[in-house]
Amino acid sequence: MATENKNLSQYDKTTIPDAKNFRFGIVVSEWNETITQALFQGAFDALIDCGAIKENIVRWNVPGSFELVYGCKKMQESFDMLDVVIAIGSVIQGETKHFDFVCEGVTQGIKDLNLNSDIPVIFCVLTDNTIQQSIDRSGGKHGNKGTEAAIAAIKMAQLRKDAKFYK
Ligand SMILES: Nc1c(NC[C@H](O)[C@H](O)[C@H](O)CO)[nH]c(=O)[nH]c1=O
Ligand SMILES: CC(=O)[C@@H](O)COP(=O)(O)O
Repeated sequence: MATENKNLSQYDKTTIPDAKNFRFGIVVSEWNETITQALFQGAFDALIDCGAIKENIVRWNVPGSFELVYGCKKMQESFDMLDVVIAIGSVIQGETKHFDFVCEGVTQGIKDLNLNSDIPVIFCVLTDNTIQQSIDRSGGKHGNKGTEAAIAAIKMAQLRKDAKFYK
């Protein structure tokens, strides 16, 4: 289902674990800062709405989406008690192929972080053709991908907790 057929901000709290005991790291790219700040706010508000305690949410900024990989890796390494990390970025197509390489690099990098660490990293990186598409997905007509990422983060933190129970 394409984003245009769903609202990224809609969630049913009855299907989401209580977030009060989870600790969240959020790494935010400064490129397209208006978009990434809106994504962060959507994520933060959803975490709080689902029971997270604001003191259990730590935020770091990085220059651009390509640096999200290193920032998330250091976030994983720096905090023993984190349950999940959210990577927030906005990549918008320019004149050249740089878009392709940034998107591929951050996608593969975050995938690798999930494979190589016990702390999951949620992919909240918009990869848009136009600024309007980014606006539409960071609180506009399609909702907020940050909200969607927060819900995914809570569910993955719960899955990680449940998995430890079976070890
Ligand atoms: N064009 C965008 C970038 N480019 C910058 C890279 O992410 C990186 O910071 C630079 O290549 C130095 O390593 N980043 C975005 O997040 N969004 C863009 O649209
Ligand atoms: C995603 C990018 O790096 C891109 O926005 C940079 O723009 P350009 O391809 O025109 O250099």
